[in-house]
Amino acid sequence: MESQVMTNPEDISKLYRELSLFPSLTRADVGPVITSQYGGKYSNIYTEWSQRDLERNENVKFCRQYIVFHDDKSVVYSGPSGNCTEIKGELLSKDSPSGDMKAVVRESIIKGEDKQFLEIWSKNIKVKSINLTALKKHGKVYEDDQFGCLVWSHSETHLLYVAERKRLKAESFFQVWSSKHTHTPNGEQFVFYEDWGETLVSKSSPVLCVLDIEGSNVSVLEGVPDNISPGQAFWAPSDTGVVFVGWWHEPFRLGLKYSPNRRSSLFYVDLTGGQCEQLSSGSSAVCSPKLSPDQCRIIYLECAVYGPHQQCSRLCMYDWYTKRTSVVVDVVKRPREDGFAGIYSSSLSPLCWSADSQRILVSCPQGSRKDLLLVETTTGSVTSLTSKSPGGSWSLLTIERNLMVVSWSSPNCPPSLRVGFLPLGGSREEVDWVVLEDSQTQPDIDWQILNFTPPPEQDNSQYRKNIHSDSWTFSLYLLCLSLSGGPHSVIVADWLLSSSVLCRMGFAILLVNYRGSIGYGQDSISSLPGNVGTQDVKDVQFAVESVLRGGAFDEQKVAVAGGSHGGFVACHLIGQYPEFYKACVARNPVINLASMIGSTDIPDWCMVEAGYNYSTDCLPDPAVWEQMLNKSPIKHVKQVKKALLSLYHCFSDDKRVPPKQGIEYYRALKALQVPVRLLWYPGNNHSLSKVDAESDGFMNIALWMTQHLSL
Ligand SMILES: CSCC[C@H](NC=O)C(=O)N[C@@H](CO)C(=O)O
Repeated sequence: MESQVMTNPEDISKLYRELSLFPSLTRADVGPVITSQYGGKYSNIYTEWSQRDLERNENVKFCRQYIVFHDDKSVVYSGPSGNCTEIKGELLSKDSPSGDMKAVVRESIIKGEDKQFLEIWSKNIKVKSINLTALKKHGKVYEDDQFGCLVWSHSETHLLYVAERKRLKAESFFQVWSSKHTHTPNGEQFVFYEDWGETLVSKSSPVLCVLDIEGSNVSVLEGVPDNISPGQAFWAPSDTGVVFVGWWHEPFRLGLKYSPNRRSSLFYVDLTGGQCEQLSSGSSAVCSPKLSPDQCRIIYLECAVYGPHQQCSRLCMYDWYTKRTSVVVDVVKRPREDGFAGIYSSSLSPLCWSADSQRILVSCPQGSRKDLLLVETTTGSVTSLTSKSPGGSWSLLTIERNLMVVSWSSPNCPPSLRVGFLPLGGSREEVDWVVLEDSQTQPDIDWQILNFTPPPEQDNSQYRKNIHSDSWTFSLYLLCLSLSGGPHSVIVADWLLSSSVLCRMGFAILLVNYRGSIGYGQDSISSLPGNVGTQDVKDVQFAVESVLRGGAFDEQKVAVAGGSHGGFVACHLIGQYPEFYKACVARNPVINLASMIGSTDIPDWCMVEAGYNYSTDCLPDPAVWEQMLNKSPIKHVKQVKKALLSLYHCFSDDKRVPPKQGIEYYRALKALQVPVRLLWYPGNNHSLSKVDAESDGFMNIALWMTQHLSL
């Protein structure tokens, strides 16, 4: 077979540049309803997008507004109102509930120093600009999705946000102070502060902060227990206090990213007395509480503490007035006959309630697609609003007065912006989606979802039925295998830059969700811990061999790529099937569970995936370490030399999979004289997602594949 794959670096970079232009949607807000002088009703829709800018080497954020005329049930007319505007320096922003004001937390460099301001805008005037840094009431404002928030009180007189607790300037043992100076005791200069791990490295002790807008006064809320770190806060009904999620941080903090399984609870702190009340059990992990429009109920997600890092969640509801909690949707072990496979999400969209405060919208993976699910809170019934729509992935950006704003994309179509009204309760009507911002289907990319059932000898007796690995493939010429990470995460059928460029280059790609991936029921997730390095590896090999049996691909030109746990599986594959793969790419791969447990921000992951329970007081045990080593790719590294295999690694300033993991494998391969190339992307975290790291990584991957598959 003659290769039809693009191999020239200039052509590849041109293609990458072309496809990297498509922006992704990050946020949407629906403004108040306005009645025009002719009686028509309309709302403005504010959207934020993110786009790679290869010249400036950054992800730029921009906004665009749209106008939607409607009759509260359907969209009558819609269109953009004005062009895009780049957003600079805004860490957080939020319109007031009436839409009359806007609050912005802005970062600005003044005389070489970072300063943070809280601005209040009204009409076309910036009415307040409060220098938070100069006030010194707290440290930096939290802008992350984990803890961060910026919330207007219902009365629109106060703002709530989360910031790092104030730390007094620490000095050396040898600093001499005047008696008036306030400072920490000398010698505190190098004291270690724990953080919350990957992507949250400067976050240690969050505090809840309130700005009284009229008096420009910032206060740090008292009453939060000392052993709790608060975040995801909002105003309680009638502004009597604040509701928040509190994470226990004793005896030490563990990484939170992709790990919603940390002990946490809902709390309420009263503003007048400073009394703090625990609203949920305290023996589970909770996140993403959202107050209903009638301010009577709080919906939130709950899962077990420890165990698999991402699991099927329970959707729970707390009634503010009866103080009773109910489980609206429970954990789903196996996908139901109607296709519902459970809720897999660690965050509900900022607004997710229907106008009647009876229904909730959740977008989450259901197998290999991301669907929009409608949950009736009184009955717990779940229906998919999108399962009958064309394949692809649906993400809810917001819903306000039943007007849903969503992003839709598929493997051959970049994200588009759509709006539609939620049908009234009890109605079986389909949603009539209106496209506000379209995107072009890309030529030469074809895709499909394939389902595989593992052969009987690879079945897992404890979780026997209905477990299968799904995958989707671009039907082209040469096979490049790409693996999901986690292991409890999933690849859904949405737009992915690297896959689309590889496809347009002429590769076929098989993206495999092995058993253990989320979106297929809790049993599938539970089947993997204790079996990593075998079940996941065999699932992938079974999927690829099944595809090769179709005869469309050259068996001598198969490469494998994966990141994190996907890198773990990729390195296992080249050790366990040394003749099969001709090239391998591993991004921040887990290489040795036993050597990683002491240095990752989520040591519990190593224990759980090796098949053990975790507790914070478990200490090293040689038998456990032996098992961890036995399940790791490093165990099979000697076989790698038998294959004409080339390897490529990337690594970085990563708290999750420390770079030393990659080095361990690199040294072993060097010793075995296996061709290996190691790339180092300083300043990046686990995802290697900075624009230069991502684009340089992609080019290296593409060229490595073409070179080592002899194309
Ligand atoms: C101790 S590292 C565990 C692997 C990691 N799991 C959770 O963070 C992983 O595979 N991450 C995936 C996303 O889930 C990735 O692509 O980085």
